[in-house]
Formats: sequence, structure tokens, C-alpha cells
Amino acid sequence: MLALGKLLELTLAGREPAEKTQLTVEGVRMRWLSEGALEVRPPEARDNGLDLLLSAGIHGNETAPIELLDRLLHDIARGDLKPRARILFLFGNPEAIRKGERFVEQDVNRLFNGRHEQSSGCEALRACELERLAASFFSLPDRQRLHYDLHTAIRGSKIEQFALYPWKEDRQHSRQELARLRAAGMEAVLLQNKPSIVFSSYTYDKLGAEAFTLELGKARPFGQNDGVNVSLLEKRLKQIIEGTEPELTEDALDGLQLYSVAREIIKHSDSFRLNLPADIENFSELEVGYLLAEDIANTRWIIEEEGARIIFPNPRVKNGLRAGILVVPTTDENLA
Ligand SMILES: O=C(O)CCC(=O)N[C@@H](CCC(=O)O)C(=O)O
Ligand SMILES: [Zn+2]
Repeated sequence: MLALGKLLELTLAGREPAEKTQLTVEGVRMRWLSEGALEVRPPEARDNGLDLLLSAGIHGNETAPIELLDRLLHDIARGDLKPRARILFLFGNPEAIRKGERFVEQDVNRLFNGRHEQSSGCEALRACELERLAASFFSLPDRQRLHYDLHTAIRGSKIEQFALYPWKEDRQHSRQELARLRAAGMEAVLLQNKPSIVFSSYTYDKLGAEAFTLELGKARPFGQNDGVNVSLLEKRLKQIIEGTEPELTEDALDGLQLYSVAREIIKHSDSFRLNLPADIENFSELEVGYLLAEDIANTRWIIEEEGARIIFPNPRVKNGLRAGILVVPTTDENLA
């Protein structure tokens, strides 16, 4: 296999490859751009006009998605997977991946859309670099732009695999992209309704990509991901890469649960208290009237919404950041 197919090994060892560009037997060009960043370009005659950004390891301890991208890259480097799309593979936070930690100093996925400019340290620099790499990759005109940012979650979930779809004013969420997600094994999609500072929001808002955060199961260390079944996603990604996706049918959205954000729970101070069991699963339902959280100055978060569910509850985030999202079921009537 070509050495550049071993991007993960290089990244884990903190090494630069001796050769920065290599050609596979199929004439696919692989180019190392910087730590954890590799561009794959099909021969011009085979290029189908899709630019696909695949990122994982934005959180260093979320290893199943990193292993998935590693397998795809190996297949490309061996000539077993024959891309028709241009692809950018990104391992988001190399230092945290090496440490097996969610982050080193701060969460990279809270530093996009300009936030890194108000901060410092290795993760702020990395967020800036990731924005630059993505912007340069998505700078070619007249091409389709698609970004999947792959994650696993801190806790178990009543809905194992789901996507978060960013928001931008005057831009509608796409039914076609939701159908693609359904085919890739996603059981639910959370339709965002305001701007955000995560990576997929940056590529959606600033670079015009269709972009998603995908949650694939519970985070575990390398080699312990048997419980995370990414087979449908892996199959779909291979089809997208090779340009062999089957046509999506009328019933393609059947069974896909849609949610919208009712409220983001923001931790304002060290007095923040979240009244949930430590092992609560994502998408657990909360009853109207339930006192979810308390914070400084008698702030109380009480459930008012029928059918509300909690995702990503985390009282340990830094002050000013999201400590959970309250979601409610929604319909597909506003999709494009
Ligand atoms: O399990 C958790 O609490 C977090 C899992 C995770 O990393 N999720 C992403 C979601 C990004 C988004 O809002 O699109 C994150 O929190 O960064
Ligand atoms: Zn994550």
C-alpha cells in the first residue's frame, strides 16, 4: 500500500511523510497537506464534480470514525476503492487523538466561525488551520460540496445514530440530503435553527457545503469499536466516493425521525447544576415541569415543551458553553 494511505499511522507518530504526493495504480493522486490532512484527487477524466470532506477526530477520543476513515484511505491507496470524487480527509485534533482525550486544552468544536480568533493555544491554532484547509478545498467553482464530520458521543443513546444539520438564514434543509443520510443508517436528524460554532456549521454557513455532524454511537478507545456499527454509513460513503449511489426513491425518508432544537442549555457559572442521572442516555424524554438545571442568580431551566428530549448533557463544559440541547419532534414540511 502507498505510504500516504497510512495517514493515521503518520498522525499517531507525529511524523511528516518523506514524499508528499503519491499516485495509485488507478492514477489517483494523494497529497499530504499538513498533519492529519490528505487530499485525494481522481484522474480528470473520471472526476464527477463532487468535493467530499470527511473529518473525524475533532474530538480525540472518538475513535470509531477515525478507524472508518482509515479503512477508506487504505482501500483507496491499495486501488480497491476507485474515487470519482475529490476528497479531503481530515483528522481534526491530532494531539488529542495521540492522548486519547476529547481535547487537550479546549474543545476544537467550539472554535469555528471565527471563535478561534478570540482564543489561543494549540486548539485555537488547529481550528484556524482546519478552516483554512476546508476553505481551500471548497474553493473550486461549479462543484458539489459535501461535508460529513464524524463523531461518537460521550454517553449511550436511545437513538444510536443521528445527524445534526446546521442552519443558515434563508437556506432550506435538503430532503435529498436527508434521504442520503437515511440510506447511510441515520435514524434521526436534528434540524438546527440558529448559527453555531461547530465545524459542520462553518462549512455549511461560510463555504456553501451541505454539511452534517454525524453521531455514530458511544465513544470507545481504538480497537474497541465492535459495538459501533458503521456498516451502512461505510457502504454509502464508498458509493458516494465511487459515484455509484443508487437513485433515491420516493419513500427514502420513511422511518427517519426529525427533531428541532427547543432550547440550548448554556452553563453560565460554576454554580451550574444539572439534575440528571450520570448515566442518562441521549434522547431521554423529560416531563413538562421537570427542573432540569439551576445556575447562578436563581436561573432555573424547567421543561415547558411537550415531548422534549435531552441530548449531550454535560455539566463539565466551560462556562459560557452548551451543557445540553433540548429537542422536540418536528415535521418535514419546511424541507427543500
Ligand atoms: O456526547 C456528547 O456530549 C458530545 C458528542 C459530540 O462531540 N457532539 C458534537 C456535536 C456537534 C454539533 O452540534 O453539530 C459536539 O458536541 O461537538
Ligand atoms: Zn465529538
